[in-house]
Amino acid sequence: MSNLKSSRIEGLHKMPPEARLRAVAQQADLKEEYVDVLSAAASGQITLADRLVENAISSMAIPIGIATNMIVDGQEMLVPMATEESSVIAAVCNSAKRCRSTGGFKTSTSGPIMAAQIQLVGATDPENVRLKVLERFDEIKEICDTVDPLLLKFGGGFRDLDIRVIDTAEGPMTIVHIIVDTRDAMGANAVNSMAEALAPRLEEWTKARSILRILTNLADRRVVRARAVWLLDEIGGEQVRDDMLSAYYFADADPYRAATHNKGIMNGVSAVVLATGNDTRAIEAGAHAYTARDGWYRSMSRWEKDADGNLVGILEMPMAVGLIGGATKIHPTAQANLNILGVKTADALARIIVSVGLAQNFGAMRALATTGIQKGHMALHAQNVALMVGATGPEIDQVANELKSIGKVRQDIAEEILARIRSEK
Ligand SMILES: CC(C)(COP(=O)([O-])OP(=O)([O-])OC[C@H]1O[C@@H](n2cnc3c(N)ncnc32)[C@H](O)[C@@H]1OP(=O)([O-])[O-])[C@@H](O)C(=O)NCCC(=O)NCCSC(=O)C[C@@](C)(O)CC(=O)[O-]
Ligand SMILES: NC(=O)C1=CN([C@@H]2O[C@H](COP(=O)(O)OP(=O)(O)OC[C@H]3O[C@@H](n4cnc5c(N)ncnc54)[C@H](OP(=O)(O)O)[C@@H]3O)[C@@H](O)[C@H]2O)C=CC1
Repeated sequence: MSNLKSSRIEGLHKMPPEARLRAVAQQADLKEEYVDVLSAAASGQITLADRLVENAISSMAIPIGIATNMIVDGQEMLVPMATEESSVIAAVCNSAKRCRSTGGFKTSTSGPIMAAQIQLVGATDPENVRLKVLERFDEIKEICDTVDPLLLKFGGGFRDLDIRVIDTAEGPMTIVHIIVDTRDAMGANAVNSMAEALAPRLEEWTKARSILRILTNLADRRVVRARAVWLLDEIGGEQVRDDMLSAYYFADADPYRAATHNKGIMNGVSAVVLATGNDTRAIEAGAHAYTARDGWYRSMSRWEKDADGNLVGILEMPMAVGLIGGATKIHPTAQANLNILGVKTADALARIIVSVGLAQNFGAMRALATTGIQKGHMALHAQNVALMVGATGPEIDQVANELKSIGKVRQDIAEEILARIRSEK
């Protein structure tokens, strides 16, 4: 248990970040070396951190690596990925290289369409409420479009209504979905503002009471599909292909396996989402909810073999990312990464992200169906283990190489190797 006496630090949010760090250090009885670590990590980033989040005391650097070999819709791409996990980026490089001969990744999208929900309760006639709202379509469109004239100028705005009566433990509720084209924005703020502006009018028209007014992260009208074909030679032959297909059928049938299979896909997806300053939680929530839309949790991807026996991979998922709002525009690292990608629209970014997710899935499945994940993953993880046991400078490579050569990437063995290296000096 920590020695913290109280978690109440009065006025913490009003202090400048340096004073905040001091106050936290004092309250948490933090050693000076950790204060120095947090202080150094904040270097050059603290003003931005203080603008982005509340009670900021420091920043945390996540490595950015580049996925090479990607071709998306005929376009060569270098993709920045922000992740702390070794072998994730190598896997994408490897998988993308293996489908270059068939043209890489081909994509399609359903457009940048988001929805906000308005919950209407307390009516004895929820179906009647539904119809009353639908009759006001034109007025609703006007109210929503008035909220965000800039969005309208860029070709976005209100598009449609979808109204559902759902059964709940509290009885039926009428749920109004306003469907909005949010163009190059993720769109949370636009649709939330529209929902809040509309709710009082809905109450007036229906006599029901509105409670929640918020976007849904199950962005099932903003899906992106990516597909790619891997030739038998690039996979390692028929047996590997069939074992990869078997791995897919396993994931599609078993939620225990699907959770890990899909985590692998999200390794790639979340890394590009984070690198571009987008909201990883929004994408993750949407991806998992979409996967379970038929009532059970299954594989996010689909795999099959084509008439020539090649392996075909397909990934379809909601991809509500933007280039305008959130941290995308104000985080200089996100801006630099977007410049490496060279994308000009949120749509183009979304297509790349889903392609990376598919590449990631291929890499993990191929490794799992052949040598097992540990060989590639642990070889790259060996450096982390060397660092973990305190290796510095040239010791890091020495320890990592020895761990790889004996094929056991373990902390206890790394400690022994490091002790031996130091005793030999
Ligand atoms: C690790 C590899 C790529 C080795 O794979 P390999 O075939 O031994 O690699 P290689 O040395 O023959 O090199 C082939 C290509 O891979 C790339 N490559 C190779 N090494 C690097 C590197 N260091 N840095 C950057 N790129 C690298 C690179 O493109 C290279 O071509 P080149 O450019 O040299 O002409 C392979 O074993 C692999 O893809 N493994 C899967 C790794 C993985 O999925 N990691 C995620 C972490 S585990 C997890 O969280 C998810 C999981 C697995 O549980 C999901 C699931 O269960 O489904
Ligand atoms: N459940 C969730 O996922 C939630 C997420 N969030 C957060 O919301 C943030 C994203 O919000 P978002 O609404 O995208 O960002 P912003 O509101 O910051 O930016 C979007 C706005 O930018 C303006 N704009 C300028 N150029 C364009 C263009 N080409 N295309 C579209 N809009 C343009 C629009 O009008 P105007 O300037 O007039 O507004 C638009 O509404 C993320 O940080 C996310 O974490 C917030 C709440 C809930």
